Amino acid sequence: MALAVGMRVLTRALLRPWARGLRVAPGRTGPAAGGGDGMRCFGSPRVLVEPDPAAGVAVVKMRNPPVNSLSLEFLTELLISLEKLENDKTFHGIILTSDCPGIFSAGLDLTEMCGRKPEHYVEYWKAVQETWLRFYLSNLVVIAAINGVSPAGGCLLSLTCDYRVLANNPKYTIGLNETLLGIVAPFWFKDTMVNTIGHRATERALQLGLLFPPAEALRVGVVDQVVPEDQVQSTARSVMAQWLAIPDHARQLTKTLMRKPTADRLLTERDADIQTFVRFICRDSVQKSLHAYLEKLKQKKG
Ligand SMILES: CC/C=C\C/C=C\C/C=C\C/C=C/C(=O)SCCNC(=O)CCNC(=O)[C@H](O)C(C)(C)COP(=O)(O)OP(=O)(O)OC[C@H]1O[C@@H](n2cnc3c(N)ncnc32)[C@H](O)[C@@H]1OP(=O)(O)O
Repeated sequence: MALAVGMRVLTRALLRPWARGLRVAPGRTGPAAGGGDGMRCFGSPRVLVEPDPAAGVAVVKMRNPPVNSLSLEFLTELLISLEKLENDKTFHGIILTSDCPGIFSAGLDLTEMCGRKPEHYVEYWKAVQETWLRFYLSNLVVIAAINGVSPAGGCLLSLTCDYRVLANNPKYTIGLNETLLGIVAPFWFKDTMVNTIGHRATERALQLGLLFPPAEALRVGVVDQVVPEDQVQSTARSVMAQWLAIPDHARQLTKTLMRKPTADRLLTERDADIQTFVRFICRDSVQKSLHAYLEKLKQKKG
């Protein structure tokens, strides 16, 4: 039932004008294309997929410049790529990384949550929910190669992965910093963090809106490994090999066992969660905070 609802959201998204023609954008043969067996890079304008069929792995590169903010279009393209890889028996694992230098993802797109109509907020929030559910419950091994800063929704996306490798650069902070924007991390953001670093550490991190630099992120457990920047991709590949050596069915069932209770909470409260989000985001005080935050980002330049 829940899956059917998810499929409807995805199907509706695919029917949108900007989503048409996104299914395959054939490109050059990928550098990771498994010794020239002819499998090409594919993807969409904002998501580049580099397949390595020999290894059963695809590198999914987010490229929504300037900051990989998770706009509605971008989320839809990510979902389409994920679905395509999940439906292709060649692939058992994905490495999720960024094509935008120094930025993994700036999180949810603030312009999707500012000055729009309630119907837009509903549509946007459904896509955010769907992305979390799909990545969190994916049967594939998903490893995040975090090669840039990763606040809020960017951090959440990495937390849906099975393993996180972070580049050792003090600028590459990671965390759920929503309170700094005057907003609140929804319960399923919070649950995902609790499942990763525990209750007390989450309580502190979320209330203070902490963005952890690499050493701190490793210490608290937000990431699993910190490596020199030029070793992020190779480390993600080695870790992937280790995970893929485990019998797939046993690993998948264990993942489901661990994650389903958390996902079920959102699945049963999905509509209520949308209403809560829309009510919250429509508040004058919240809109003011978000506008002020966006303005601050813009003024930073000048
Ligand atoms: C009771 C509770 C019930 C319900 C819950 C309700 C609400 C909660 C809902 C949602 C949770 C929210 C989750 C989020 O993810 S919110 C987004 C959080 N993200 C951030 O705080 C990051 C903001 N960005 C930055 O800090 C920097 O941009 C960054 C460090 C990523 C990069 O810095 P850099 O100097 O390289 O670039 P900038 O010049 O700052 O930015 C370039 C350009 O991009 C625009 N920008 C940046 N981030 C975003 C974004 N998240 N969304 C949209 N646009 C963004 C920025 O304004 C610049 O634009 P322009 O000036 O036009 O070039």
